[in-house]
Amino acid sequence: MMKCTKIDLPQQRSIKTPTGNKSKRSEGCGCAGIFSRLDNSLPCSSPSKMAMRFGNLPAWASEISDSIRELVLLNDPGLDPMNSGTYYGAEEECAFPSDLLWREPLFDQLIVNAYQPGEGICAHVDLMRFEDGIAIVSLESSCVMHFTKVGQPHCDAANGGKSHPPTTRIPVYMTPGSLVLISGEARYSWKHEINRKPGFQIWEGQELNQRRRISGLYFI
Ligand SMILES: O=C(O)CCC(=O)C(=O)O
Ligand SMILES: [Fe+2]
Repeated sequence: MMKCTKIDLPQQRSIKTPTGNKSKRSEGCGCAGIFSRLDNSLPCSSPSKMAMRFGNLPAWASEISDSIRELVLLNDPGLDPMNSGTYYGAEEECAFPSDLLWREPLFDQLIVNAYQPGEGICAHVDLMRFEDGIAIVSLESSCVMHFTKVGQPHCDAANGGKSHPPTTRIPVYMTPGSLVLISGEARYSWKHEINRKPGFQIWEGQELNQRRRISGLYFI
């Protein structure tokens, strides 16, 4: 079963992107960098601006990380907020790996992406150096993220969006202020993609109006 859960945040929060010098990505050092995504980690379309923070997150980001845990707890009757580490539901129903949910801090790695209209991100599986359990906070502009199973033929604009055999594409509508949690099969066996080229952002038959979009990706 593919486990991707969308939760609407109780109130919209604003995310301030950390500032920093251009820096190469390194882990566990509490360092930050802002640069254009020309790092070749993605072969095609990607946001023109991104900021990364590895190691201790700044206070504003830790606050959001704590809120993500609270939301997971509130939305999952199988989790007992008073009894950390105990899970009473069916494990596959938990929106987040329940063994990781009690980490302190829950997340310690953050990527903030800024997309201009028309910019998206090509189909990919997030790097294996990150643990299971990824949280995406979406701000400013709605968009549709599509999930396709790893190994399925890719469909793109070049062949009129068609592929043989037909590709199963699962759309997830990300509104400003929503939280999407990706774990388990959805994290490892499905690719995710946001195609914001004209004609591709359709939800309920309507093309979405595109503005700048900001996303905050929290990783363990
Ligand atoms: O912007 C998003 O919502 C997703 C970005 C993403 O998948 C990534 O940076 O790996
Ligand atoms: Fe990703």
